[in-house]
Amino acid sequence: MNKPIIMLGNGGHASVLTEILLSQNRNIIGFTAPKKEENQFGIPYLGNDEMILKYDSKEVELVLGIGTIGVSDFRRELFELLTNKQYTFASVIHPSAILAPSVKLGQGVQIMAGAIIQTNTIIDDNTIVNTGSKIDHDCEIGAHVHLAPGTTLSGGVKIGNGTHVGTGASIIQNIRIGNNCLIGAGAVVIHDINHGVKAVGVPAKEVR
Ligand SMILES: CC(=O)SCCNC(=O)CCNC(=O)[C@H](O)C(C)(C)COP(=O)(O)OP(=O)(O)OC[C@H]1O[C@@H](n2cnc3c(N)ncnc32)[C@H](O)[C@@H]1OP(=O)(O)O
Repeated sequence: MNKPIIMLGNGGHASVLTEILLSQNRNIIGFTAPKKEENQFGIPYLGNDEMILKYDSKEVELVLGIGTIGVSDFRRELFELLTNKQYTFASVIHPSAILAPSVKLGQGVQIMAGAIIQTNTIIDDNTIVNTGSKIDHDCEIGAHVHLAPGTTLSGGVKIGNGTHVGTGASIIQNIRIGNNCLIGAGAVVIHDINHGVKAVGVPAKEVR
């Protein structure tokens, strides 16, 4: 039996997730935001994130509807704060996404329309696989990662926690990218990238 959902956030990322959940007949009881706003789907405003604590953690599931455009601690901090209080984040998977049966997903993973995830890939908690991204076989994607729309990961790629891979970036086979890296939109990564590095271009090179 699916539990009712509280959506955290009310921006574009939350809207995409809301449409997926509504198409799956999930009950979204409300959304949180710093101040009262209208919601295009008529979902009620509950209050700020602290309002979540008024709900029994066993009775609801959460969906983290706040997107990122680069490296940000915010999604990780909110996820950890609430999972430490025993709340559970629902994974959201668009029906058009294709996942090999052997794929393993952590908690609260979000997989958008048209994504393809191949055999033996592992994706850790709270990671976003955005629209049309392709992850080939045997990849290991850490927690709190954002693969922005249209990214391509070849086989055996490893990506550390908190890393952002920008729109349309491509990564060749067996590359390792560290934690909290920022890979620019359209980059082509052909060498390993150390923790905390920003890299852009074709081929991707470190920039300050
Ligand atoms: C559904 C959604 O919308 S999800 C959101 C998806 N969005 C993304 O993935 C965004 C990814 N972000 C980017 O690619 C950004 O351009 C970044 C993070 C790499 C750089 O941003 P900033 O640090 O603000 O750099 P800024 O824009 O000031 O540019 C600095 C220099 O880098 C260059 N540069 C910036 N981005 C790139 C890029 N992707 N590839 C090549 N060069 C780049 C700029 O041309 C500029 O060069 P210059 O100094 O010679 O003029």
